[in-house]
Amino acid sequence: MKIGCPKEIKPQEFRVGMTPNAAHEAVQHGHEVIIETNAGAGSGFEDADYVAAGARIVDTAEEVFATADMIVKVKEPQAVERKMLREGQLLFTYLHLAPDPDQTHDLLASGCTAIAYETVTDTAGGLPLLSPMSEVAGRLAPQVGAWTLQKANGGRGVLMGGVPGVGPARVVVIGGGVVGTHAARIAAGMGADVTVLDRSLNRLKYLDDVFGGTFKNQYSTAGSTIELVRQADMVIGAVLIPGAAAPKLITKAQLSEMKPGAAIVDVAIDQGGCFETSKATTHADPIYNVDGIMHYCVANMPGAVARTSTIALGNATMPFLLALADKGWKQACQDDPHLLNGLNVHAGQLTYYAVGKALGIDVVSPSVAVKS
Ligand SMILES: NC(=O)C1=CN([C@@H]2O[C@H](COP(=O)(O)OP(=O)(O)OC[C@H]3O[C@@H](n4cnc5c(N)ncnc54)[C@H](O)[C@@H]3O)[C@@H](O)[C@H]2O)C=CC1
Ligand SMILES: CC(=O)C(=O)O
Ligand SMILES: [Mg+2]
Repeated sequence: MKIGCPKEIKPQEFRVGMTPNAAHEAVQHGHEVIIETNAGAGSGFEDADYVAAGARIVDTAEEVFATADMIVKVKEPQAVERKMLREGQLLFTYLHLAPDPDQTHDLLASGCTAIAYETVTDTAGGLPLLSPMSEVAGRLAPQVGAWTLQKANGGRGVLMGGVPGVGPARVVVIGGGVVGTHAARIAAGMGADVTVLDRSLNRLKYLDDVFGGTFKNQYSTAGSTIELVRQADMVIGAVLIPGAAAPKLITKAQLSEMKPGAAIVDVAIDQGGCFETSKATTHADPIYNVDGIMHYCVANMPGAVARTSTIALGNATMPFLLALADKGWKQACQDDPHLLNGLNVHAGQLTYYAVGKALGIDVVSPSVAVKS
């Protein structure tokens, strides 16, 4: 199979879909790997590293898209990339379709087959291609939130750990999954007073067993959430209903109940965000103010630490990428129901129910699409 990897073009996105190690493995499996020049530069991988791995470097994204049977990326295809997708071509990347009707309609119109990293599952009930980036974004969240809290950035001017005689920042994390747990660990490590909210009692039991002495946890209801948010210096949004648009848990009216200059870090922004006032921002201009509350809503946070993120993502995607290339997507998905759960679009049809529900589009069962 011809596997193509273009340079990412989303603003300030420095990750790349394939590492030289992944390229090497694919070449060893008998595949041809085509990389756009400088695609890996932002993650510290030079063209020469890919050439040494057996890949071919081409000058433009157009050449990658025109040549490859499978496109491997990091971020959802941007409008100009969507125009280059064609019928029968396989796209393997993050998509986040539920909050993005334009992208969804373009992918359906292209006739391509699109497998979304964020909805591939595993036997433990996890999301193995989302979790490495959730680990990164979770660990980054208190770091960017602490910066947002600084007075010069519009924040309350509260130090995470406080100092002797002055108490620490109060941090509330909504959603205690991968992002939430990593965020809470780092915020607690910085000395903050941290509480995690979740709706899953099993998850709360796990958090209590493992991190009981490090941070607190509480069952998430509308009442418990606003009560904690009122007291918070920083609120981190980390909920997920897989594939679906994020539930809005704090309304615009409720911002007035928060402390002036408090910071919101809405990591769930890539699924639309869990605060009514959240809108996606970029690393170039990451924060904005609504009613005195500072919002940080970067949808590709891991791009800020591209080297760590590219390697972590590549470790997770490689076995799936090799299965898709070795067997073709239909056989690979028939052999692995967890990979089939990644199928979002095939030949003009939507194949993921939560996306169909969010966007009001009819859905064809992935198990039917894979046999069509
Ligand atoms: N902005 C960025 O750069 C990145 C964003 N993300 C996003 O972060 C979000 C969280 O991802 P993960 O932690 O991997 O998901 P996860 O599935 O591990 O955790 C989500 C948690 O939210 C909980 N939850 C659901 N509804 C809730 C509610 N109403 N109240 C409280 N808890 C609730 C679930 O029980 C679960 O424990 C996703 O939207 C993901 O796409 C992930 C990586 C990077
Ligand atoms: C998960 C995701 O969308 C990201 O890492 O950018
Ligand atoms: Mg994202």
